[in-house]
Amino acid sequence: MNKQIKFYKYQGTGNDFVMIDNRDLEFPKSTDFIEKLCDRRFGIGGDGLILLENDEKSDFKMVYYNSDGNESTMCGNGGRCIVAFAHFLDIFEDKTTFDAIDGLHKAEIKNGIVKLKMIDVKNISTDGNDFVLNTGSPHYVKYVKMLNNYNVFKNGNEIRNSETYKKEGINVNFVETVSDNELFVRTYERGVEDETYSCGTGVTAAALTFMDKNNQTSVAVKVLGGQLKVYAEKNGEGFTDIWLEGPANQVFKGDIAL
Ligand SMILES: N[C@@H](CCC[C@H](N)C(=O)O)C(=O)O
Repeated sequence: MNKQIKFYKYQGTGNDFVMIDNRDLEFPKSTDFIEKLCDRRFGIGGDGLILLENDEKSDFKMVYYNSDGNESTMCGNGGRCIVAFAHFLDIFEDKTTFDAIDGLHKAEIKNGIVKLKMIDVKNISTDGNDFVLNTGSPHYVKYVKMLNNYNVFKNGNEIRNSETYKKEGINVNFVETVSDNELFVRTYERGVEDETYSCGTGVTAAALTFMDKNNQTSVAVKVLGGQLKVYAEKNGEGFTDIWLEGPANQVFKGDIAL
C-alpha cells in the first residue's frame, strides 16, 4: 500500500491552510508538491500550507509555505490556526509559545478564539500617501473609498509588481475607515498572487497605521472572511505588545496519498 500523510484543513477568517503534524519530519518539502496540495482543483486547496514541527526552545515550530509552494515570512492567520491545531493535538492547555520564521510568538486560546502576539514593529514608512511596514511579512497599506467595489486584484497586482517592490514582493492592503473603532481591509497576497479573504499580518499592518494616526491602542477590523481585532502599544517610532485576535477553526481532515 502507498504511504499516506494525514492532513487537517484550518481557516482563520477565511484565510485557509493545509495543516500537517510534521513532528516525525516525514513530509516531503518540495515546492511542486506543496503547490499542488494548495491547488483548489488538483489538490486540497488552500492559501498556504503549514507544518507543525518540534522545537528546542518552545512548544512547537511553525513552517509556513504560500500556495505557490515557496516557504515565506510570517503568516498571522496561519499563526492563529497552528495554535488551534497545537491545542487540538494537546501540545498545550490554554497558553503557549511557539517559534516561527520571525522569532518566538506567545499565544492564547479560549472558546475557539486565538490571540497571537506579533513581532514588534520598529517604524512605519511612507510611499507617497501610502504606508509600508513589516509585521513579520512586508506590507503596503493604502486607504481608499468604496472598498466594497474596489478592484483589489488589479490594483494590488500592480503595486506588488511595481519596480520598487517587484523583487522581494509585498502584500498590498486596501483600507476603508468604517468608524472611530473599525476598519474594513482587503488584501492582495504575495505568494498567493490573488486577493485572500483575510490576511493577519496585513490586518495588523493596517490597524497600526490607523492606531498611529489616531492615538489608539485597539481597533476592530472587518475582512471578507469575518472579524478580527488588533491591540498594540505605541513605542517611539513603532509599536510593541501587538496582539491579533480572532477565530481559527478546523474544517476537515484526510489523507494525502504519496
Ligand atoms: N496570509 C498571511 C500572510 C502570509 C504571507 C504572505 N503571503 C507573504 O508571503 O508575505 C497572514 O495571515 O499574515
